[in-house]
Amino acid sequence: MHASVPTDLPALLAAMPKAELHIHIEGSLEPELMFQLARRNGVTLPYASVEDLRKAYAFSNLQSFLDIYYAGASVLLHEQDFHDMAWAYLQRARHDNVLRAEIFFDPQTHTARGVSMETVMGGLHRACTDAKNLGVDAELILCFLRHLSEQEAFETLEAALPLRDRFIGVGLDSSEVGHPPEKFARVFARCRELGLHLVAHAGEEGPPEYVWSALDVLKVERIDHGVQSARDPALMQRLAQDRIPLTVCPLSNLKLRVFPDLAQHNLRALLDAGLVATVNSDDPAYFGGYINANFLQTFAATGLDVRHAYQLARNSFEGSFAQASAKRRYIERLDVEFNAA
Ligand code: HPA
Ligand SMILES: [Zn+2]
Repeated sequence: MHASVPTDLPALLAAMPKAELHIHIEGSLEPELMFQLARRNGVTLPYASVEDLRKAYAFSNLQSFLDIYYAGASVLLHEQDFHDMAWAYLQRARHDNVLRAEIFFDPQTHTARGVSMETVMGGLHRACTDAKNLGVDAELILCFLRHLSEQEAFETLEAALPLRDRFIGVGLDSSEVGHPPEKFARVFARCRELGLHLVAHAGEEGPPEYVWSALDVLKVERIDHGVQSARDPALMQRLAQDRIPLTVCPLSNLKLRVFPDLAQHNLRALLDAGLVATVNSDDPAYFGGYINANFLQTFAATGLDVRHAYQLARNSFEGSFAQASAKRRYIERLDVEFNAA
C-alpha cells in the first residue's frame, strides 16, 4: 500500500474493487419491484403500498425478518421474475464496484409454492450470464432451509442436480437456533462428494458450537456471519489458523439486533484477531443498504481506516470461490487502486 493515505475514505470504500460473498437474491427484492411483480402476476400483497410495506421492516430478531422475507417471495412465479430480480441486484453490484458476486438462492421457498427448480435457476442463471457484460462475475450458491427436514434438503438436491452446471456450491440458511449444522451432515457429505463448494450460516444468533460443527461436521469452507465466534477464543484461533473466511453483514446484524448499534459491532476485533473477515449486504432490500452502504456506515461508526479497507477487499477476493488466476487478477486491480490512492 502507498505511504500517503487518502483523506477521502468514503470515496475509496465506494470505488475499491470488491467481492460480495453473502447476498440472498430474494433479499434484494426491493418493495418497488415486489409491487411491480405482484401486479404483473396478479398476486395480492397484504400491504397497501410500498410505504406501507417498508413500515413493516422493523425487525426484532432473525425470525421476525424471515417471516416477512418469505412472504415477499410470493410474487416470484415466472423465469422472467427471477431474472429481473437478479438483474436489478447485479446492476447495484456493478455500481458498487463488485467484480465478483456469489449469490445465494433459496429454492425451497419457491418449489413449495409450485414453482419449478428449472424456472428459479433458469432466470437467476440467465441474469448471471448477462452480468458478464457489466463486468460482474456472478455465480450461484443453492441454500437449504435449515428449519425444514434433512429429507427435504435431499429432495431439493436431487431436483437441482440436472442443473449442476448452474451453481457452484451449497449453503445453509433460515432459522438458526434449534437447527444445528449436524442436522444436515449427510446432505453436506453428499454435496462434498459431488465436488460442490460448501458454506453455512453459523454464529449469527446461534452459539460458537454451531460454528465448530459447521467446520468439523459439515466441513464448510466459509462461515456466513460467524460473529458469535468472538465468544470462544479457541474457535477464533481455529478460524485464524485455517484462514476460514467469515462473511460478515453489519447492517443485517444491526437490523436483526445482533448488536445494539454499529459502533459496537465486532468487525474490528475479528480483523485484529487475524480472521479473514469480509463485509457483505445479506438482504439489502430489507436491511437498508447494499455492500457499499455496509462499508460506509460501518467505517463511520467504528473508525476503521484505509488499512482495514484494503484488508477487507483483499479478504473478499481471497475468500471467494473464483479460480486462482482470477483471484490474482482481482487482487492486482485492488493493489493498483490503493497505490494510486
Ligand atoms: O441472515 C440470514 N440468516 C439466516 N437466513 C437468512 N435468509 C436470508 N437472510 C438470512
Ligand atoms: Zn444470510
